[in-house]
Amino acid sequence: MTITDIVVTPIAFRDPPLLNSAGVHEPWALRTIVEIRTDSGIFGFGETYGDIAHVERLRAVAPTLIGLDAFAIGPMHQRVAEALRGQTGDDRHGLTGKISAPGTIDRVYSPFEVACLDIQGKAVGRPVVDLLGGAVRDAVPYSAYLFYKWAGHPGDEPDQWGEAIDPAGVVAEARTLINQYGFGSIKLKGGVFPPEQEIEAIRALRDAFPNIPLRLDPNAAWTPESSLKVAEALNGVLEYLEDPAPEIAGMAEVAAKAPMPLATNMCVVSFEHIAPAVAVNAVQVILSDHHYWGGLRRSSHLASICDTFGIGLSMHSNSHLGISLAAMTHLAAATPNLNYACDTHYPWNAADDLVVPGALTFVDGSIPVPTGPGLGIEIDRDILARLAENYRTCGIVQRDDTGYMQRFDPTYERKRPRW
Ligand SMILES: O=C([O-])C(=O)C[C@H](O)[C@@H](O)C(=O)[O-]
Ligand SMILES: [Mg+2]
Repeated sequence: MTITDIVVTPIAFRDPPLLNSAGVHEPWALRTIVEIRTDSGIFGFGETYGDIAHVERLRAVAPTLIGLDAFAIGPMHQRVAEALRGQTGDDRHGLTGKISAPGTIDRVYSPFEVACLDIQGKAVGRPVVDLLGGAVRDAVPYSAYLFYKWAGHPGDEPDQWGEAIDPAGVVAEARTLINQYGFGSIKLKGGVFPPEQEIEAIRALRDAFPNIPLRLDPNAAWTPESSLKVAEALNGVLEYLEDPAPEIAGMAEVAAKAPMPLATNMCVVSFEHIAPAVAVNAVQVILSDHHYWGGLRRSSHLASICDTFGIGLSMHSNSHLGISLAAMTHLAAATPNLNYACDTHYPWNAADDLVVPGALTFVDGSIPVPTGPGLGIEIDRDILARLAENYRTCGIVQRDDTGYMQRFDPTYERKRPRW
């Protein structure tokens, strides 16, 4: 099962004007598809970020993995570390926290690991979930991931989702997503409007959906003082409050008094952040994400650590397509202590997916775990070629939510905290 060839293909697909604390999503989201081929004829796929610096790292590392056995993912992690020699990536869009040298290795390694697990599963005729210890659930629940958004990209016709810039718009968006996908929990991306307005939006969601768990995530847009005001105002309403304030110290200050658990995908994003966060009880829920926690197996290690320290586990998402969704689903299905519905951006980008329809279908807000060998999905190579052509022509090589916002509002500044 020797690796003979690795193809790294950056792609671009359409993305609506979704608002967050750093600005607004550009018309194109970037990802990279990694395909690993072996001498046995079996091939596998992984999906990861598409920003140019990351693509360059993937391209630099890929040749060093040729000749490895597709089952040798431990040595593969070492080879990635050697090839990167202490390089550190950066979080240009500012929504996933500080990236360290070990975190950079995990990010680069992740799609290669997923592709190898896809290959291993195909080789032994078992789904990836079985390689991770077997399914503890047959289907993985996802949450409706709400964003404030503009009606359409400036200059374009309104998109199918319409405008959501107030509580009524947010509730309407939730209804659209829930009617279409059957989601049983809701996350609102906040940090866009003053906290009082976002509290009103959450209250409107609570009135409209009395029994559905709710979360709010302002991506560290608030001071600890503002965070505590919101936390008090939403006492009994939120299942968790995600990244209200910046850094481990800010989160610990809020966590000491907040009535609900605090979750993060910003201040604990790599293994070396866990001990300092545990020492000050900064977070009660960690959002795992195999794209930056070093693939599926290392995300299982994260789950064990969370279990040991009594920390809850949920799952984070960026804009992504079906290879990621399949990997997320296998991982979550094999993770007993992942007790929250996972985040996914998938509905916002599903129209451009390169996975052949069928294997990843939402049923009552959950994805039944694919049962075919490996990731259990098939890639439409014509769509992959079209998305690769989009990347070549779209003019974006680096996500920049702030710069895009400033084209329409030159006074816009990225501030953290803002309120
Ligand atoms: O939970 C989160 O913080 C995210 O999903 C970060 C993402 O980058 C999201 O805010 C986005 O894409 O606007
Ligand atoms: Mg978050």
